Amino acid sequence: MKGSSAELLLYGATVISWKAGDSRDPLEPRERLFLSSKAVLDGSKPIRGGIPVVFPCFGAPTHPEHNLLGQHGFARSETWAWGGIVMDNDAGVSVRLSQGFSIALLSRELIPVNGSTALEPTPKIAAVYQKLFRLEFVATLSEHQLSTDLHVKNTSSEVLEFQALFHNYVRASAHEVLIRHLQNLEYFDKTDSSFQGLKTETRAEVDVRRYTDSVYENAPQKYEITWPAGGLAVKSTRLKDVVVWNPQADAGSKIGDMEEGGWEHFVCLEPGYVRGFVSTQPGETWIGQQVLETV
Ligand SMILES: O=P(O)(O)OC[C@H]1O[C@H](O)[C@H](O)[C@@H](O)[C@@H]1O
Repeated sequence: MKGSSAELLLYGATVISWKAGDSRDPLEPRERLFLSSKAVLDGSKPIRGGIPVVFPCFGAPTHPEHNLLGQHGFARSETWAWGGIVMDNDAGVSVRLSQGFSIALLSRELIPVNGSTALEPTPKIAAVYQKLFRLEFVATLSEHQLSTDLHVKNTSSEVLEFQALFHNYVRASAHEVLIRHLQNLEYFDKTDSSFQGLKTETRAEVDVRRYTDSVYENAPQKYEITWPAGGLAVKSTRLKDVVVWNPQADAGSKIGDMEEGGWEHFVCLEPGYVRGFVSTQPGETWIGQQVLETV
């Protein structure tokens, strides 16, 4: 894999590092994700950086079944179970995590990405969320790509409704970054509390030089992030929406685990299904995928 690597925590199934080369410098793997130097890695709170997994609600809960949940749900703050290596060959290496049981003491377990992980209701989850489900998270690393897949199986006898999102923190120069393929989309502007409707994106290239928190609906699931020193392509499957977030100093300085000036070093372009809910029938498995690729 010419030196590409990734690190995945069982806590939250959170990828915290992805190093890969690109077309300018194929033999020089570089870190592609931002991780705050103040991120708390002892399992007491979600990780500030990398790729936290958002499930079953995005932001504050809006579904009656999610009323007792915190912002972005519980998947990012539970310990997942190691599920083994799915694939390991010249093309890439793939691992699975699942959530199966509750562990009170969480440590910074670093796992070389060559295996997989899952999550099922635990007493702690059941106290705030009565639905039955099984989650699996599969990370796949190849030379220039990192894919993350969330499998949601409805293990109950009733309909299961949820939201899901990959909250990536792409390492990039926030003052220079431009995002393509959002033009003409409708979006909900979370920074503008005076306007509750949808706005229409007029820009061919979206920047994040100002505090940005935009939820684009029914997006093309293929985006490009570019800045003078690099670029990344982001693709998704079954994640029809995409969130662009950079808090800048306005909101970033109020985030306890954000390093000073950290907002200058990332942009979040988060594929998700977050406007409305995915609806699954008993026994059905839904799979949402994000693919990040260096260019
Ligand atoms: O601070 P967190 O709970 O990790 O959320 C961080 C951010 O996540 C998403 O990008 C939301 O759109 C933002 O509104 C939120 O501030």
